[in-house]
Order: sequence, then C-alpha cells, then structure tokens
Amino acid sequence: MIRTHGLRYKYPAGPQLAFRDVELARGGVLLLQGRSGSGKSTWLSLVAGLLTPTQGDVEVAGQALAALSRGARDAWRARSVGFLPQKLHLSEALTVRANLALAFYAAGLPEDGARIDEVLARLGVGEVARRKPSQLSGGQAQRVALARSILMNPRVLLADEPTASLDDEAAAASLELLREVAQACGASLVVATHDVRVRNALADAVVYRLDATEPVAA
Ligand SMILES: Nc1ncnc2c1ncn2[C@@H]1O[C@H](COP(=O)(O)OP(=O)(O)OP(=O)(O)O)[C@@H](O)[C@H]1O
Repeated sequence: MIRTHGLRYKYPAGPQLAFRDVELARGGVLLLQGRSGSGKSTWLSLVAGLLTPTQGDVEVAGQALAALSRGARDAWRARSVGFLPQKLHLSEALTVRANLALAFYAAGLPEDGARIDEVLARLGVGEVARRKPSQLSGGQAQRVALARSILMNPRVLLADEPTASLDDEAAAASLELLREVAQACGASLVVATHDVRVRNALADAVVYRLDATEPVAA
C-alpha cells in the first residue's frame, strides 16, 4: 500500500509542488491524472524514493521512506518498487537478458537466470532475450522494461505514461498487461497519464487529479 501525508517538493530552480494526501490499499489501482507539468512524474519519484520530500512523509508497504539512508533507500527501491519509466532506459550495450540481470545487482541479489527467462516468457517476449534493445519493436521494448520492473515481485508498480506512443489497441493491451502483472505480484499499481483512454481501461481505479482538491483514499 501507499500512504502520503503533507507531501511537498520544491525543485531548486523550480516551482513548489504540494500534493494531497493519498492512501491506496494493497492491490489497489491509482490513476494519477493532470495536465503536463502538474507534477505527476515528481509524485512518482517521491513515492519511489528517488526524490526526498521538502516536507511530508511517504510510506510504501509499511516502510517509511524517511527512515532509510540513501543507500538503504536505493536497495529498498530495487527490491520493492517496480518502475516503468516513460523512457525505458534499456542499455544498448547489453542484450535484453543482461539488461534484466542488472536488476539483481541493484537489489544486491545473485543473478537468477531462470527467473529472467520465466518473466520474459510470461510477458510473451521470451524469444528476444539475446537481442539488443534496438532490435525490438516498441511494444516488445515496453514488455521487456515491464519484465525488468517485476522481476523482484515489487510491492508497488509505478508506470509513467505507459500508453504515450501506442495506438488504441496496443494501449489497451498494455494497460491490461500492467493490471495483470500487478495483480500477480499482489502489488499496488499507479498509472500516471494525461491520456484520456486510460480512464476507460481502468474504470475502477481510484483517480487522483493533481489539479483538483479533494482528499484521495481507497
Ligand atoms: N529538475 C527540475 N528543475 C526544475 N523544475 C522542474 C524539474 N523537473 C520538473 N520541474 C517542474 O516541476 C513541475 C512538475 O513537473 P513534472 O515533470 O512532475 O510534471 P508532469 O505532470 O509529470 O508533466 P508531463 O506530463 O509533461 O510529464 C513542472 O512545472 C516542471 O517544469
């Protein structure tokens, strides 16, 4: 589950952002909406412990992020947070399989090749394991990045604009898959987007509009 309280963030040379309190149950789905620049990526980074709040607290699956040192937070994130960024950040120097192996190093765990193969196969991209990222279609690359994000069975899965460059059919498939894998991990799912199609696909999600004012709880 995710709980935020009194969250604010000020970029050194940027705006002060204030976020409403959020409480999302384990296994819940949150749709984070708002116009460009409203703070969606910032909120995701705060919840993932990539940014430290200027004020307020974040708790994820019972872990208060403020209680962790930076090193401990990085290790915690590698094990507990699945992050599907808008730019996938797959290394072109490495095969798909080696890209996924990096997740084990970040988590301080021995590489588990069988787990990598299992997750790639589950997401329907088992056959691309030896390719370089540039040899993948956009949809395949996204599945590979999703595979990377769920290798550790994370407690929360955060997706930043997962449908941005997809046509209607691919967008619906991508959301369906996100929901399916989050459910299989028992993870809470957060989808940040300004794509109106997502609202229909995730009809039962709790909606947090960054430019509205009511409290958010589910
Ligand atoms: N590194 C930074 N330094 C200064 N200001 C920043 C920085 N990153 C973001 N901002 C500002 O903070 C605000 C929130 O940005 P953020 O990227 O979180 O919005 P967003 O809703 O994710 O936008 P988009 O939908 O365009 O990705 C914006 O006004 C942005 O210009």
